[in-house]
Amino acid sequence: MAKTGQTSVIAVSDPAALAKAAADRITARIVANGGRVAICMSGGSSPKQLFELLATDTYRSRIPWDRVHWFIGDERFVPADNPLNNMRMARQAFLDKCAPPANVHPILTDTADAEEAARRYESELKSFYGADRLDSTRPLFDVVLLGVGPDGHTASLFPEYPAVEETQRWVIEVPKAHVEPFVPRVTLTLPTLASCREMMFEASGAGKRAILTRVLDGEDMPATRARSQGETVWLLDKAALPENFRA
Ligand SMILES: O=C(O)[C@H](O)[C@@H](O)[C@H](O)[C@H](O)COP(=O)(O)O
Repeated sequence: MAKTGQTSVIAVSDPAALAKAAADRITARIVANGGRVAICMSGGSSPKQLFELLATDTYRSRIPWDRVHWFIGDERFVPADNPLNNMRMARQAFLDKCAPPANVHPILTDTADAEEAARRYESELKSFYGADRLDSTRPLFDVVLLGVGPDGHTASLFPEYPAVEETQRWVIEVPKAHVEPFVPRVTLTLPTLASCREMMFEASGAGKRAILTRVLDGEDMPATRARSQGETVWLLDKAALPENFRA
């Protein structure tokens, strides 16, 4: 179990076990928080099995849906009904079945451009948080769920991109992604993602092993810089686990 402020790696057997481990940790965090809960979800394909699990009777009955608010760590600047839209996948997998609509906070992409979408989401986060500055003693999120891309990006923070260095803005636009899908993005910045009780990376499959080896060796890239002010946990399945973590 990770200690506060440290990173730990938890290895499980396969993607199904990974989804269960993530669902159990998220549910535990939600139940432990007796009040309003904020979960920031990752985009991409990795969390799909986890999201679908949250809609099953086991988790659906354990989660106090009226107290939980769902945010997204980054969004592709495409319409809400576009298959590339990250929040669309979460809505279809579980949010539309389980969460009160007012508790679902998408990055709105019906704005003039990605910069306007970023400004609006930053304003929504500040309003939800109740302040314009993040206080390290009062995290914005209970859980931040993240993935890792083949180049070491996380959310839409790509290596060498200015957005990685941003420390003042909570949400920022990325004019053009250099990995699929090549569309403008809107992403939370590292300080905003760090404002959480637990940051949980979820990665599975042999295709992730190479980049995970570099990240967990500490090579400087966005996925390495992303760190919770609380616990940071890497949830991996055996296929993704780097050699030097294998017993
Ligand atoms: O919008 C996105 O694409 C995600 O936020 C991105 O950071 C994703 O988490 C990684 O690229 C891993 O993607 P997979 O889970 O599909 O491997």
